[in-house]
Amino acid sequence: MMSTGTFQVDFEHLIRLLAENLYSDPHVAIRELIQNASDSCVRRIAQQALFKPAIHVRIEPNQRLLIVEDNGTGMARDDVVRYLATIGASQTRQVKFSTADQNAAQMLIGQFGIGFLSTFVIGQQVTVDTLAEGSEQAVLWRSQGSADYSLELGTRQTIGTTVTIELEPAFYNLLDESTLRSTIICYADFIQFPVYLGDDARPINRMNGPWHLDGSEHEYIDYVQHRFGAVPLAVEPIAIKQHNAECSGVLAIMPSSAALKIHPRKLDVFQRRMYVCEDMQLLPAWATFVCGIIDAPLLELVASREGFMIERPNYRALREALADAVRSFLIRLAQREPATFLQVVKQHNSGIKQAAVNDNQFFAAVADLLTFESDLGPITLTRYLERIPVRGAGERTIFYVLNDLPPSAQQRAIVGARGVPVLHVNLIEEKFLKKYCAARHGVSFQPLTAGIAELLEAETDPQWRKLEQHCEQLGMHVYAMRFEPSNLAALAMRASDYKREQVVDSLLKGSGSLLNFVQSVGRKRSDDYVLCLNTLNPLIQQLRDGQPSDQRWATVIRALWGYALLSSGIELTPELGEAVQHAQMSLLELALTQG
Ligand SMILES: Nc1ncnc2c1ncn2[C@@H]1O[C@H](COP(=O)(O)OP(=O)(O)OP(=O)(O)O)[C@@H](O)[C@H]1O
Repeated sequence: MMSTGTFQVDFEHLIRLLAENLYSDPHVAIRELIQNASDSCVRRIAQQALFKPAIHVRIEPNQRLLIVEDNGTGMARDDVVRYLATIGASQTRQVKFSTADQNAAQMLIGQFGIGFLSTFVIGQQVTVDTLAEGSEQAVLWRSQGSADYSLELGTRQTIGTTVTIELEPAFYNLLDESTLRSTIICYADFIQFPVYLGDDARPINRMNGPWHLDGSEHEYIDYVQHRFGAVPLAVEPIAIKQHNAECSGVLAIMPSSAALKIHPRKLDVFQRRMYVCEDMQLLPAWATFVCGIIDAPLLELVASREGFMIERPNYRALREALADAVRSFLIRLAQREPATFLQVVKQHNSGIKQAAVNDNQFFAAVADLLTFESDLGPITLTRYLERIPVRGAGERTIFYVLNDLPPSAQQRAIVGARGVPVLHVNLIEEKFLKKYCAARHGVSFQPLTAGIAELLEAETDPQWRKLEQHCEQLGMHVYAMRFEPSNLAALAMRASDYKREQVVDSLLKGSGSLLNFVQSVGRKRSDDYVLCLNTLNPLIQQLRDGQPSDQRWATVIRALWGYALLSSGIELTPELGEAVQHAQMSLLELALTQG
C-alpha cells in the first residue's frame, strides 16, 4: 500500500543554518539592508520621478539596535507576507523582469529573495515597520528568526520602510560608528542614493565612481586613494563592452611601500554598484602589482552574493578582457609615460619583470626599456650589449651573478680587466635574461661563476704543457691560461661550475688535456677545482721551467694553489682548508729558511 508524506521542517534551525552558512561575513547583513532600501527607492522612482530618495542608517547603542530606514515604495501587508516573509520570493526580481523601464531594471540589485535572511545572522529580533503608497496604515512585522512571525499595526507615517535589528551580543561591534561607516562605504559607496549615517547632514557614500561621471584622471587617482588608502603611481580607466564581457572601472598600480595596508594586488568587484567581493582571479596571475576597482554587470553571482560563478563563460570572457586591459595599460605606461613607468619599475621591479616573462606582448614592449643592476649601476640590456666585446661571428655573452651568489674577487678582476660589466640579478631576472637571449641571435647569458672560462684563453705554446704535467705529478689539476689582469697570477675554479661543452669549445684549441680534466671531474665530487695559472704573469713565467723535484718550486706552486682557492671565495671543505693552510705554512717556512 502506497502512502505519501510531507517534509517536516525545523524552521528555526533551517533559518539559522541557511543564514549562518550562506554568509561567511556577518557584515553582509548591512549590505543586504542597504540593497533592499536602494531597490525600493528605484521602484518608487519608476513610479514617481520627482521623489527624493534617501537611506538612513542609525544605531541606538543603549538598546543595541541597528536601524536602516528608506523612503522607497514600502510594503503593503500582502507584500510583507508574499515577499519579505517568503524565503526565495523577490518582488525586486519580478519587477526587474517585467518592467518596461530599462533604466530601473538596470538599477535593481536583488534577485534571489533570500538576502533578508542575513539579518538573522546578526540579530536576535528583527522588526520591519513599513508603509506603502495607497495603504492607510503602516504594518509592523516582527520575527525572532523562528517559524512564527507577528504582524500588527505599524507606526510609520511616511511611505517607506524601517528595519530595526536587535543585535546579538557577538555583533555589538556594529554599534561602533567607525566600523559601521567603513562597512557601508566598503559595500555601498556607489549606491546612487544618499546614505546618511546617524545625524550626519552629508551622505557617507560617494554615490558615483569617476567612471559613472566620465571623470578626469585626477578624479580616478582621488577615488583610488579614497578606496585603497594611498595615492596610486598610475591609473587607467577601463570600459570593456564585449559580447559577454562588460565592466567599467579603473586599474591602478599602488606604491609598494611595506607600510601600505593593502596588498599591491587587489581587485574590488562591484555589481550594479554594490560591492560583491575581492576577486584576484579576474586579474592575470602575472600582473602581481596591479589593482583595480570594477563594476561587472554580466558576472553571475552565487546566492550569498559573496562571489561569482567562476566556471561560467562570462567569467572567463571578463578575465581575458581584463588581461588585455592590463597589458595595454602597462604598454601605454612604458611607451607614453616613461617617467611614471620608471617609478613603477623602481617600486615593482620583480613584478614588472615577472609580468614580462609571462606575457610575450608586454615582454616585447619593455624588454629594452627595463634596467638591471650592474657593476656600472642600472643599465638596460641594449646598453649592456653595446659595452661588451663581440666574439667570433658576432656573439656576445651577458654575464650575471645571482644575488645570493656574489662573484669572487678573482672573477671580478677578470671581467673588470675585460671591461665587461656584470649584471646582478634575482631568479626572475635570470628568467627574463633567458627569454631575452632566446629572442636575440648570437646573444647568450652566463652566470659569472660558470661563464668566466669564456674570458680565459688557452695557452698554445707547448712549453706550458710541461708545467701542467709537472703539476700533475704533484697531484694538482693545473692549466696554463692567458688572462687579464696580468697581476692575477692564479685562478681557482670549481670544476662543476663549467658547462662541459662550453669549456671544451672555448679551450679545446689550446689544451687537449683540459678536455680530459673536464671529463674526469664530471665524475668526481663537486669540490674538485681546477687551477689556472696566468701565463701573462711574471711570477708564473718564472715558474714555467721548474721541476717537481725542486722543493722550492713545489712549495710555491702549492702556495699559489692555496692562494687561488682562498681568493676564489669558495667555501672550503675541512680537508681542503687543511691542505691550503699547510701550503701557506710551507711557503712561510721556506721564506724564513731562505732568509
Ligand atoms: N526595504 C524594503 N522596502 C521594500 N521592500 C522590501 C524591503 N526589503 C525587502 N523587501 C521585499 O522583500 C523581498 C525579499 O527581500 P530579500 O532581501 O530577501 O531578497 P531580494 O533583495 O529580493 O533578493 P536577494 O536575495 O538577491 O538580495 C524583496 O524582493 C522586496 O520585495
